[in-house]
Amino acid sequence: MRIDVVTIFPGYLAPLREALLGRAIDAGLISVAVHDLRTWTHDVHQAVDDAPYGGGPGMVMRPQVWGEALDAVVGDVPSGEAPPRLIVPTPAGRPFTQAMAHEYAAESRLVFACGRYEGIDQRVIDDAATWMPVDEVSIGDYVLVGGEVAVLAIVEAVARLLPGVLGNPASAEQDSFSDGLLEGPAYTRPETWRGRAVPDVLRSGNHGAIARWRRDRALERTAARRPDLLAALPPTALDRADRAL
Ligand SMILES: Nc1ccccc1-c1cnco1
Repeated sequence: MRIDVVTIFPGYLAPLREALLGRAIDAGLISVAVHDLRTWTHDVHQAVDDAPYGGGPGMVMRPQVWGEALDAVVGDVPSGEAPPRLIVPTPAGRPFTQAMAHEYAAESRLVFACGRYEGIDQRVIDDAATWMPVDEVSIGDYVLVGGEVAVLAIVEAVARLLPGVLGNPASAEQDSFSDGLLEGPAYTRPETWRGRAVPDVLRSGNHGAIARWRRDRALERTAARRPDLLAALPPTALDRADRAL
C-alpha cells in the first residue's frame, strides 16, 4: 500500500516510521510519503490560510494551495487504474470504525489531507470528489488542532490489517470489535499481584470454560460501556448462553 500525507507539520508524522509501522515500511509492505503543503505556496509568507468568508473566528485553508498540492501528489492517474482514496480528517466527518479500517486496507493507495485551523475550503473537497473518492472522517467527538493525529490513528488501524504487518495474523482476527464486542479483561503473570489473583478459570486449562468466561466478560463490558454496539449486533450474533447472561 502506498500512503501519501499532505500537512504543514511533516514532523508530526514521524511516528509512522517507528516500531511496527516502521518495520512494515522497511519490509516494503507500505510506502509512506509525507509532503509539506507549503511546497505549493508561492508567496514570501508561504500563506496556507486566510480569513473565512462570512466572518467568524479562525482561518480557513486556501483552495489554490490545496488544489495544486493534491494535483501534484495524486498526479496523473493512468487510464484504467483506480484513483487513490482521499481521506480528510475532520470533526465533521463520518465516524471512523474498524469496518472502515478494513475497507481502507483493501485500497492500493491512500492520500491524507491534514487540515488545520477551521478546516479546508469546501471547494477543495468538492473538486477532488470529481476525480477520486473522498472520505471526510472523524476519529471522535472532540476537537483537535489538526488532522495529523487522526492520520496517525487511521494509518495504524489500517496498516496492522495488511498481510505480513502483524507478526501473528490471529491478533487482527480477534480484535476488539471483530465480533462486534469490546474485548474483556486480560491478565498475565504473576498469578497474584498486590493481593489480586488472576481469575481461576483462566488457569484451569478448560478451554471451553475459558472461552465462555471471556465471552461473558466481553458482553458485560460492552453492555456497560457501549450499549450502542450491543444494540447494533444482528440477532443471530447472540446465542442462548449469551442471552442467559
Ligand atoms: N478536530 C479536528 C481538527 C482538524 C482536523 C481533524 C479533526 C478531528 C478529526 N477527528 C476528530 O477531530
